[in-house]
Amino acid sequence: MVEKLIATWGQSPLLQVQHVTFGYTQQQVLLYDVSMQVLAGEFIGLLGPNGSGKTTLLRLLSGVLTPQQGQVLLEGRALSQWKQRQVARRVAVVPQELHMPFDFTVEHMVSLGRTPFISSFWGSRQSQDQAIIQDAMQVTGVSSLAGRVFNELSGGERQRVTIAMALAQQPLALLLDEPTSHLDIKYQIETLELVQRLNRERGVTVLAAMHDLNLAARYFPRLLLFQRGVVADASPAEVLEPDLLSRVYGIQVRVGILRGSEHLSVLPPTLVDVPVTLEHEPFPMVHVIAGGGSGALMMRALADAQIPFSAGALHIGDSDHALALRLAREVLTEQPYAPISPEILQQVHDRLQQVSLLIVCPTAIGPGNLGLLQEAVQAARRGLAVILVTEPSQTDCVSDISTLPSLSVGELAAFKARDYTGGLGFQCIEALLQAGAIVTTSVASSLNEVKKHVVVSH
Ligand SMILES: Nc1ncnc2c1ncn2[C@@H]1O[C@H](COP(=O)(O)OP(=O)(O)OP(=O)(O)O)[C@@H](O)[C@H]1O
Repeated sequence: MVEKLIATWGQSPLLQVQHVTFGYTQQQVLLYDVSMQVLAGEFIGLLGPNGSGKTTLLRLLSGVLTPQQGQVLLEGRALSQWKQRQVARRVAVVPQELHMPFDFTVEHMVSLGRTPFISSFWGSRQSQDQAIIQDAMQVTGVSSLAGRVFNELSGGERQRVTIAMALAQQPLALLLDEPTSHLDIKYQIETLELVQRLNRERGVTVLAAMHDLNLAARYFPRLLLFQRGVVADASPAEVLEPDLLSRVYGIQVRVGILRGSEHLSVLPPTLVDVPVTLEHEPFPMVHVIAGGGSGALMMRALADAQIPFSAGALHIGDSDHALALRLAREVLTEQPYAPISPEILQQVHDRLQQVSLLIVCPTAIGPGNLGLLQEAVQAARRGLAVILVTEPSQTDCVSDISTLPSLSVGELAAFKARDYTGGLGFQCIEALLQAGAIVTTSVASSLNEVKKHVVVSH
């Protein structure tokens, strides 16, 4: 890993996704503020549950889709500034499945990969093109199928022809969308070995969406775990972490190295060696309300102190949501931009009845998350202990400090500055204080308060 970092040090990215927001409709945001990058020569596995946006990310990277906000850069230049043909000469996509409306032969199919290089629709192929087509068929092992009809091939054969077609584009990067789905184990391995060879021997950069976590662990030194945003981006050992997988995929798994193997394996739990399941673990006694990065330090401090906690509701795409998926025992999740729905508020309500402490981090309060504070007020009035974490400000232009004599002018100003609800949010803060909430101004003092309420087990 260190060698890899040194090797890629200072290398400019081949592909960059910068703060990209995208939805198939204006009303429904699918990806929110996503950033990631791919260096030339990398071999990356893209993981994520069904519907997590993997294909959408690949389509954005290849320019088939355009971000609503943010940008995708190819070799440092926005995709919007490249001609489609120029992009196709650098980035080739291998789709999940390719259905051809005509009975094209394999050779014809592979030759279609040269289209971006032919100067006009009527342009003829040069002998150089023919050599590239033959080479693409040879390296993917489909030369013997050259005269066969593509639609009549087996799934594995079709997959290799599709890769040959992409290779005929002579791309710098191959974006593969689940290249092993629908294939038996032999073809799965053959396909990944082929793609690995192309990466190692020809320097083709590879980003492949994968469902099989074991194959991903075996082949890819870098894994991107995606759930409508990047949840984790690291080596298999760091990404294939049981708690993280259970939060993202909603499954319990065991991860370890099988005897005689050199890579991690992800297995379902067995009856004999049942890992500690969430049901058996102590229920988190602390709940965190955060958002916009306001909970990052607090959640890390709780995790470091091994205090289990739940968090939310947090929006997909919010950095606190991504962090909570890693650190919290349970995360109540809301769609990007959407106001917290009544169903999710009910879950927050239920959670606050079960915990013994609520931590409210200094998040901005808007109409969308006001309901969370209202739930907090109800819970505080029922007797739940609440810690209000604040960042004191230097401003002291607050006229009504007298209603809350225990707070400093700076603390009051900080609460008011975060209220975008015309005062309703601040009323909740007042109600929380009147119900006995404690105000803390540092993570250390918050943690001390937390330890008074929960038993810390090590
Ligand atoms: N053309 C489209 N129009 C509207 N919604 C779409 C379109 N394509 C995908 N979606 C929706 O966007 C979401 C993400 O889809 P996407 O195909 O990117 O996910 P994925 O991670 O590749 O899923 P899978 O692993 O099942 O292939 C899904 O809810 C899907 O229904």
